[in-house]
Amino acid sequence: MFSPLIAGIVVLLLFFVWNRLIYHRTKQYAGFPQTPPSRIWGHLSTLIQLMKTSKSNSHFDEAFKKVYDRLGSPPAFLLDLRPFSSPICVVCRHEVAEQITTSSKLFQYSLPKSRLTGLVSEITGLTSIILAEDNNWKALRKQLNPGFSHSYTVSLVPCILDKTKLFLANLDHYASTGEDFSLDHLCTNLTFDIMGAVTMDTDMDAQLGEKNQTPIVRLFRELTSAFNYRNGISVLLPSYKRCRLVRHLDKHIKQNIKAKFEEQKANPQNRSRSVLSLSLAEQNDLTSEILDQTCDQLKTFLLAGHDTTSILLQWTFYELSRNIRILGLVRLELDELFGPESSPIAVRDKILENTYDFLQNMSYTSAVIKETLRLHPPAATARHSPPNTGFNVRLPSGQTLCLDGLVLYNCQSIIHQDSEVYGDNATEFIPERWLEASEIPIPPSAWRPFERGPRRCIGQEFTNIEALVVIASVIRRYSWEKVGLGATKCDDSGERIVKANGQYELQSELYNTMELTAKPVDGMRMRVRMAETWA
Ligand code: HEM
Repeated sequence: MFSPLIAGIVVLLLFFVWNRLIYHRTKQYAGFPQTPPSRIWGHLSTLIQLMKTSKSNSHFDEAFKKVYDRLGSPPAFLLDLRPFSSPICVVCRHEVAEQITTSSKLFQYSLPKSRLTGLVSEITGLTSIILAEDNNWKALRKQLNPGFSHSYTVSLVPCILDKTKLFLANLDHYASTGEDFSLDHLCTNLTFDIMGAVTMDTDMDAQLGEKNQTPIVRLFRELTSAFNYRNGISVLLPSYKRCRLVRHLDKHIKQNIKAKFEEQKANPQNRSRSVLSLSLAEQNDLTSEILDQTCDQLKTFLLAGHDTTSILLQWTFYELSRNIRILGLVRLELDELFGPESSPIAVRDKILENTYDFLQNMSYTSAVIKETLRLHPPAATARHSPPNTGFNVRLPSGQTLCLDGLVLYNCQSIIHQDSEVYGDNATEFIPERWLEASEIPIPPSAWRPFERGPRRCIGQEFTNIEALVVIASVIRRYSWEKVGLGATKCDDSGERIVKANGQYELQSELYNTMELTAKPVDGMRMRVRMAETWA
């Protein structure tokens, strides 16, 4: 007796679900540029197909670029990946990206972070500044800003130089053996040591070999590699292994916090402006809440500050290894600033003699860093426009798009290579485009590796100074040669082939893979020799 009724209800339900599906797939975001969606899978199958035609284990930006090309370079496009993620709007023009990250009437501190950013929370904890919103975020940023002021950042140069000594010692070792090595490994350990000193006033001993490193270094390394996309979809799922690693990490970091708290209580006048010191500055008691929050901030800064800068250094050394003309100009600039004497001690003394002048005068090297970050941005932002808020952006054509309910991904690797901004040579490595005499003015919002607006990276200036100091100390001392992926091609006589643009011809293209950041897929395998000109 009930079966016709139940059958009727089931049919009605199916009809309802089908109608919703049709609405979601074909009508809700019909105004967005997109590839034709499947009614069942949305754009998931298209994306999977494109990823299959991409290099194995490559960063998902590569598949996004293919959709962008297929759609004829739109300012933004839709990827409907429901039910696996909220639908994503991939932003491809700087004018649109800028509207997402600036303050607006609806969102005082720019659009909120997307839940995808929440993946990081497994490591950083939920009270991290990266995830905080509104007044919570504002209070944290205000508390920590003094640690990133210009004068304080410059005062950290001796510390950066100090950590660079071990980096040089490790490179000297490889230069003497001729072995190839992972530059990722060396750079990551260097930047970890620097971040340990800057955020926690602690020596992490990251460059002393695995046996001597503090457990914090090892735990971070294991954690970040657990997020590699070669682990497949499991990256998106909660993981017992990652929880266990985070518990251990918290234990070690909290020990440091407790020790620092006691030290500051005993000697309040000896406070530094490290993230740890600033976080404890106003505290009379170390409650478990303060301990947890401080631990979250420290994990955030260690994470945000070491991998990104390491990637920047790796790509810079790589670009210089394959651009002989540009390497020559960097060396010339350094010769002019420091004289031909390029021993580490001489460079160090010169930098310390007049740090301000040195930083200001490295304009060509600064352009190299800028160009490296343009072509190889290590990190990005994902924001979210909550449903029914009426958040609209204006496209360059004048048309408006309502972004409600979407995850917004500012795709830097597309934005940074827009030929309308960067010209026909947008994909080439040309630092000169950043120099004053450059002909084509580049709008500031078209370069956004640190993102822009109130939530832009707090460590931008620190990164720049860190990279300048390391490059100045290191680049003239060695000749660099990429090994394996991205190695240069030689002619029959064994000479490297130079192309018309001054770059060495390559055997294959080096590309990025995806962990929490975009990093060179092969760990940037390199070989170095002592440079002939080294005095
Ligand atoms: C090449 C180096 C770096 C790159 C490319 C980079 C990039 C970024 C990006 C894209 C964001 C997200 C901004 C947004 O969501 O709008 C960010 C945020 C952040 N970065 Fe960096 N970063 C770098 C180095 C650093 C360093 C050295 C530190 C610390 C010393 C740091 C600390 C942070 C923090 C704390 C945030 C969150 C800021 C907030 O929400 O107020 N970053 N960074």
